[in-house]
Amino acid sequence: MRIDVVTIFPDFFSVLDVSLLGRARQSGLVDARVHDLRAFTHDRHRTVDDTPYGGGAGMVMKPEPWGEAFDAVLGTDASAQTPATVVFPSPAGERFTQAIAHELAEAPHLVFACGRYEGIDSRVAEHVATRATVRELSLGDYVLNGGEVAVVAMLEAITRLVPGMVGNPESIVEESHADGLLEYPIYTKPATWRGLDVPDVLRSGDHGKVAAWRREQAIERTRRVRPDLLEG
Ligand SMILES: CN1CCCC[C@@H]1Cn1ccc2ccc(-c3n[nH]c(N)c3C#N)cc21
Repeated sequence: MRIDVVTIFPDFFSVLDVSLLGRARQSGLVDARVHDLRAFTHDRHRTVDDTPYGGGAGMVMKPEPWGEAFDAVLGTDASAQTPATVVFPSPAGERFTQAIAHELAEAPHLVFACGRYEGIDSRVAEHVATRATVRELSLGDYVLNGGEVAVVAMLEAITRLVPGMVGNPESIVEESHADGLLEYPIYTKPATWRGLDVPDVLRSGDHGKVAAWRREQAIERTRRVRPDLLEG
């Protein structure tokens, strides 16, 4: 899987060199590249923003640098069988979910466009949609100062689903949201800790009872914390 990230804060993504994603990069499972948007400017001040047409507070990211950045990262896709998927993080986007993470984990080429200021000139996504699949995605219902934090979270959620990324693939099957439910409670030794005991069923050795208890706990936790996940 090839991943390109375009941002005015490339250092934000030094995280790509540690933990799971770092190992994936080193193993060659993921070819992740970070691009500084200012590398696609040509003025002395390396300008990436300007005032909004129609007035209003703040600044808007200029289309020209983004156009050149996409020319660079999508250029080689012209002959690709599957067009790249370009993700624009945005508070106005479709909510990013585990299901979308699975979808994007199948994409051969992902590009993440990290906006800042008030956002990116709207013509950029319109133009990119003529040469790639565009997804405008939101990390959650709160406002961040830019797309970088969202992309780091999305990258972790997506790349951990790439075959070979996680040591024990079984652990992905049972985790929260994998089956539409929240995760059941988990325990390890000691059996009693500060007067609190591990549920007896988990120490019974009866795998059928353990599986039934875990399902029941997952449903109860989901009903209590995220009843919306049980609708429809
Ligand atoms: C604050 N400022 C004026 C109001 C509009 C947003 C803007 C800041 N900003 C610029 C680019 C950009 C991209 C994503 C997000 C974002 N916020 N919340 C999410 N769940 C996000 C995602 N994913 C925020 C961004």
